[in-house]
Formats: sequence, C-alpha cells, structure tokens
Amino acid sequence: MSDSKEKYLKSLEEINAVQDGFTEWNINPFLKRNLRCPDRGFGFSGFTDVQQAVVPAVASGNNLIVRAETGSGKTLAYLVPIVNYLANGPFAYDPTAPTKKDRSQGTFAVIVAPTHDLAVQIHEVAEKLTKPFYNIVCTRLVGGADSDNEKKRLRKGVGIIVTTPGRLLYHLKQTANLRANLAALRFLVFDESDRLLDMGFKQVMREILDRLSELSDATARQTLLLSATVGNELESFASSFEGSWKHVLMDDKGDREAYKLPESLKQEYVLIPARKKISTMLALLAAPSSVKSIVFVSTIDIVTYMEKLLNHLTTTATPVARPAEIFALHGNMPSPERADMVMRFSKAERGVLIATDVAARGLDIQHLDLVVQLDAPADVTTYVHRVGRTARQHAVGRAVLFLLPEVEEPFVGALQDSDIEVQKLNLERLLKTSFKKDHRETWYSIQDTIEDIVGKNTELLESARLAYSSWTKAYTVRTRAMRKIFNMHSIKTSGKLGTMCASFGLKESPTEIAAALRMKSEKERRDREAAAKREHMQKHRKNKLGTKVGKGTRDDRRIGMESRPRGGKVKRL
Ligand SMILES: Nc1ncnc2c1ncn2[C@@H]1O[C@H](COP(=O)(O)OP(=O)(O)OP(=O)(O)O)[C@@H](O)[C@H]1O
Repeated sequence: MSDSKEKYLKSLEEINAVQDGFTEWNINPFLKRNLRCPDRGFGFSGFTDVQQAVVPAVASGNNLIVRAETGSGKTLAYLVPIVNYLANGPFAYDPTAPTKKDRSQGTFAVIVAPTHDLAVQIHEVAEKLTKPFYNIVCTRLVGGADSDNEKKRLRKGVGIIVTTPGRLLYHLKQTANLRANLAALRFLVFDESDRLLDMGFKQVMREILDRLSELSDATARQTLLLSATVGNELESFASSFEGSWKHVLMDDKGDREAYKLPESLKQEYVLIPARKKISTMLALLAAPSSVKSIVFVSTIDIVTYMEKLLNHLTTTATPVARPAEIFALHGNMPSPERADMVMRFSKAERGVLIATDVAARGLDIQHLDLVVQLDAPADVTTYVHRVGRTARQHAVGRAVLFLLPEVEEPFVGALQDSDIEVQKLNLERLLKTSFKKDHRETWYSIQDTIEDIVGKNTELLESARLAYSSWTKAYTVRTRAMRKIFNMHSIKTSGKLGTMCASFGLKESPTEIAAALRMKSEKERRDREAAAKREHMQKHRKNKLGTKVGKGTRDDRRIGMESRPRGGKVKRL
C-alpha cells in the first residue's frame, strides 16, 4: 500500500472513531472533522436548527425556499450539503491518484449574493469549509476586482463560484470558459434572495436565469432561495422555475409576511426630536454595554459626515469625547478598502461602524453588541436585517430605533403588524448610565458643543450640509406603503424640517443650507472652468512652442517643453 493511501486510511479511522454532533448526519468524514475541530476549521459541536433542516432537504434533491432568522447559520446550511456532494461525488478523493488539482470537471455551484461584502464573506466561509479537499476550488467574482484575473481563474476551472449579480452577468457574457464549465451546474443558490429580487436587480436576475438555462440542464440542478425575510414576491418568482419546491420555514408564520427575530435580541425605539438625535446616539454609544456598535444612516454623505464628526469628537477634548475607534462603510468605497474595513471592524474588540444599508444584509460581525438606527429604515424588511447584525447565534444584543415623534411613530405599528414587538427605551435611565452626574445638562449641552464645532470647522460644516441635503432626498425614496409613514410633506407641515438641520449639527435653516450648497457648487463649476481654461492655454502654448522650435532638433523641443511649466514662460528658447 502506498504511503498516501496508508495515511488517508489512518486519518479516516481516527475520524470515524470520534462520535460528535455531526456523526448522525452522514457527511463526509473530512468535512465533519473540519466542522468540529477549531484548529482545522470551525470548532462547532453540531448543526444549528436551520442546518438540521436544510442539510437533508438539499440531499433529497428538491428546490428549496428557506426562511430562518438572522444569524441562524444559513450560510453553512447550504454550503455543507454542496461541499458534501462534491467531496463524495465529482471530487471524491482518490488516494492512488497524483495529488494534482483536478479542476477540469466544471462548475457545480454558483452562489449569488446581493452585495460585494457579503460575497466576500461567503467566499471566506466556503474556502474554510473546502480546506480539506485540495481539488475543490472556490473563487469569488465581484465588481471592483480585476476581471482579467477572474477570467484567468475561470479558465483553469473552478468548482464553486461566489458572486454578485452584475459581475456574474458580465462573465456570462464575456467568459467562454465559464459558459462551457456551467454545463455541470448542479446547485444555484440565491442568498438574501428577496433582496436580489428588489427593483435594482430584477432585470439582471432574469437575464442571468435565461442565460443559465441555455448553458445547463435546469432539470439537473437545484435552486435554493434563502433569506430571513422571504415574502410573497419571492414565492411567485419561485413558481416561474421548473421543478417542485419544498419550504423550510423555521418559524410559525406560515405564508404571512411576518418575521421571527432572535430571542436574545432586545429591541427598543426612542421618539427623539431631531435636535437631540446626535446627543442620544452618543449616550447609547457611551453606555458600558456598547462595546462594539453599528450605526445605520440613510446615505453615503451622512456616513462621511458622521465619521468626520465622531473622529473629531474622539480626538478633541469635548464633554462627549469617547475613546472608540470609528469605522465607516458605504457602497462608494473601493472594493479593497471595503473588504479591509469589514475585516478590521470584525477583528476589533471595540469600536463604532457608521454604515449605509450595504452593511444591513448578511454581514457576520463578531461580538456586535448594539445596532443603532439613527435614520429610520426604508421598510420593515430592512429593519429586520439591520437589527439582525447583533444577537447572532444566541448572543445577547440590543437594537435601538430612532423615530421622530408623531411623524414617524406609526412605524412601531407597522412593525407590530409583522409580529415585531419593540419596547420604548427608558431615556432617563440611559442618560444616567452614560453621562452619570448632571446627565440632563450634559445631554442638552452636547448639541450646543456640536453646533459650535461644526460652525467653526469648514470641512465639517460643508460635510454636514451635504449630509442634510442627501437626507432630504433619501427620505422621499420609499415604497408606497412606507410613504404614508415616512412622509416629507408631513415633516414640512409639522414644522420639523428646520429642526432636522440641527440633527446634523447645523444652525442654519433649510433655505440657508440650500443657498450655501448652491454657492459651493457654483464655485466648483467656476474653478473647473478656470482649470480647463488654464489647461487649454498651456496646450496652446505648448503647440506654439512646438512650431517655434520645430526648426531645431527633437531634443531642443523636449528641453523647451520641460522648462516651460516651471517659469510659465519659454524664455530659454
Ligand atoms: N453549527 C454551528 N454552530 C455554531 N455556530 C455556527 C454554526 N453554523 C454557523 N455558525 C455561526 O453562526 C453565525 C451566523 O451564521 P450565518 O452568517 O450563516 O447566519 P445567517 O443565518 O446567514 O444570517 P443572516 O440572515 O444575517 O445572513 C456565524 O458566525 C457562523 O460562524
């Protein structure tokens, strides 16, 4: 018997001798060991509830719709049966074969996620899970990455692809090797599938499905749709697929649009006037239990502003200073910077992440204690995913929703309609815990301090104006049902729009802000025109110079060109 075969059989014997929480599931021994051992992979003692339901359901060959609460372990619920299938079937280990990667058998699984960050995270889990199987190759295809590099990897052949809709469609159109390899497609997974059907993605998803049905046999593949918020729209989407569907609904909500949230999650709301928003947020972030927090806001400009403001507060001696590292995440950040930000925040022991809803779906941040929704969510579904970043896997977590009194208060009722109960936050207790002595005075004075800082700091002031302006625009973009609650007209008629400026630390009125922004953009336009004119003049001079020195040698010309910008004149020539 060869050495490698002997080693393989010995490992197999050792693994099979251990009875663990995965033994009864009849999965590949090396996969089982990877799930169990912390030094090799995950260090888990058994499957979570949703995994116990989904692993056998996938093995039975059905298309699946899976609804299970946030943080319940849906990622491994689909990855384990996929890797198990590959490890026991097409990529089964042959101890007598040379240990060279055999990638040529095709692409068996495509996993689609709505955001770049989530695709990166799923890919990391898939890589970790496939570690014992040298010939199962996973790759990720995401916007912002070098597409030529991706093409090279696809040419070599990959078993599992984790991707986002736009980038998948790009490669389906551009990369012949991928099209050929997809003949083997066995599993098609849409993670956060309800989000993938939202307006922005619907058309792309249709095109992806049409192309996939030309490339692979739809009857030979399983489609899995997963989310914590599977709704009726997803059901009708599923009915357009071939084959029958099995539902795995890990709650008692049936086909109602109601959601189950983790029991260890404490959900609160606070009706807070705009002028007290920042000081109340700071009180929450300063609470001893808020070691690692995420603050959701509605736009990129607000993320930018809040990041600047909090950094300013933590580096200057104001009464509200607190020594926490500030992180920021939004969709305009370059891909490597985003990935790095998520990784650093995930690893940090304490800190505050200010984010748009790019961070609302699927992100699995370790030990997150608090979710603050400084700006109300777009709808109930977004609420569920935002708060679901905490209290994952039975950990304790707290989520606080900020609502403007009267105007936004009906959102509490909308949550109740979806079986979500939120408690009113005890503000007095929070202020006492966070600000201790003179807590009310501190709470009041913070706003004055911030308005003072913002008024004196041009960078903060301009950023605050942009943040306010973007907030007003974002507020009007809601679904019809939500527009009844989050209604700009009601804000204006109740006279609250003026106070909204204060929620960004601005002393100015909406009209003054609009005028300042107009002036700024007018100045920027003039500066751009002046720069273009200067460039034009320089080119013109260059051309003239070129004609003048044309009689000399090429080197003369080059010297003339190089010397010109310094003095602004071509005296030497
Ligand atoms: N069997 C298990 N035992 C213990 N922890 C697990 C197990 N499976 C997964 N986890 C952990 O649970 C956490 C949540 O998993 P995952 O991100 O897959 O949740 P999810 O259901 O997809 O959440 P969301 O709906 O927010 O995307 C992760 O940190 C993961 O490592």
